[in-house]
Amino acid sequence: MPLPSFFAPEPPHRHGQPQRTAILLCNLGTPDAPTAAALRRYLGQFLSDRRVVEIPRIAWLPLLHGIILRTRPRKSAAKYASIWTAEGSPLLAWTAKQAQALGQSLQEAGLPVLVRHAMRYGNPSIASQLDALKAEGATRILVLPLYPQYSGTTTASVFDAVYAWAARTRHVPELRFVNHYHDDAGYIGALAHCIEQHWQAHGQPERLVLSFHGVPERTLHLGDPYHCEARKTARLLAERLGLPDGRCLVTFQSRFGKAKWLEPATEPTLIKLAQEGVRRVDVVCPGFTSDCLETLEEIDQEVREAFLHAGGQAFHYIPCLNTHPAWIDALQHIALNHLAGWPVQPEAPQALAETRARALALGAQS
Ligand SMILES: C=CC1=C(C)c2cc3[nH]c(cc4nc(cc5[nH]c(cc1n2)c(C)c5CCC(=O)O)C(CCC(=O)O)=C4C)c(C)c3C=C
Ligand SMILES: [Fe+2]
Ligand SMILES: [Fe+2]
Repeated sequence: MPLPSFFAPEPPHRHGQPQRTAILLCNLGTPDAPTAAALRRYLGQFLSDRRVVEIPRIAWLPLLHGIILRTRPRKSAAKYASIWTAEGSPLLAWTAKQAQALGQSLQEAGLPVLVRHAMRYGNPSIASQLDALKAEGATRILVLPLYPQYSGTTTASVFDAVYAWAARTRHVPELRFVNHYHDDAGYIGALAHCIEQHWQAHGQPERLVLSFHGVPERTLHLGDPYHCEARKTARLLAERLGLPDGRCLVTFQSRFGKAKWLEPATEPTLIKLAQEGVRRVDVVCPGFTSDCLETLEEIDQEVREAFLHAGGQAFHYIPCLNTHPAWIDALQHIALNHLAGWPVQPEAPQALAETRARALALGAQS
């Protein structure tokens, strides 16, 4: 009698086939539709992740299932409906376009690397995209989370999903992981480029606010590097833009629950600025590489309204990196640096030097 297998069956073996390198761009995830039912599924998966909510299960699960999943889905669905597009959720649409643009840019550099995107919660799932990459012959996979700053709540959770997939896979490809790129020159240059392009058209504001997604303050004391990395990104960006102290502020948005989160919080800070007589602010969200609910609804709708209501005169939201060419170049450079030693093509070192030069030149132009 054959022994039962704990592992999924493999397609006919490919021994002797050439090595194939792939990149999996991973983002947080989004509901399948802006409806309460889709939100319940998405939030149920998201908020059950121990990386995201670190409260003991015995206290958290009754609260999650008894209250939060009965009330929040309807409210969040209305917010998602206000930003939904013909292409669906902006987060998913931008992430898919980033993967497409990166794949094309690598092709043009003579590097035939497979590039796909996946979502930590919802679809397309990390497991389904890893299966798809394997089916396409990928033998080496670079996992690249679209979070520039490392956090246990986001980056490590993506890694958990990859490990869980590997734990039930027989023939595991070689895997590599990008932890962070909060201080990468190409990333900082691409952000500076977007901001300066905005200023060329609209002039400079009295204050530039850099709003990052928040996390519970406790995670900082437990050793999560997110807060430090966000502050370093902000320092490098302000230096790169030549902004003097006081012109550029760091805030944290999207507070969830009753615990203390990182401060200062975005909305109260903007209200205070308006009350102090600041007339124009520009807000940019460097921790989000794609526009999404948190930027388009929370910042560009809610926070805008709060600032103007408190007496502010002009509120400019500067969009995320999305598919800006300087960002795709920076992303390619980050990926190629991590692919070193996985020779995709003999000309890889040359392509690496070229993308580095292009990313730095694009950043320096502005
Ligand atoms: C419950 C705690 C949460 C933590 C901790 C958290 C960290 C965190 N999140 C992002 C990026 C995104 N979050 C998004 C939405 C979102 N975030 C939370 C909660 C926590 N996030 C919730 C409940 C939601 C869903 C929306 C809602 O009901 O309010 C998104 C947008 C997704 C979209 O579909 O557009 C992103 C992106 C980071 C970077 C982060 C820690 C650093
Ligand atoms: Fe979040
Ligand atoms: Fe939010």
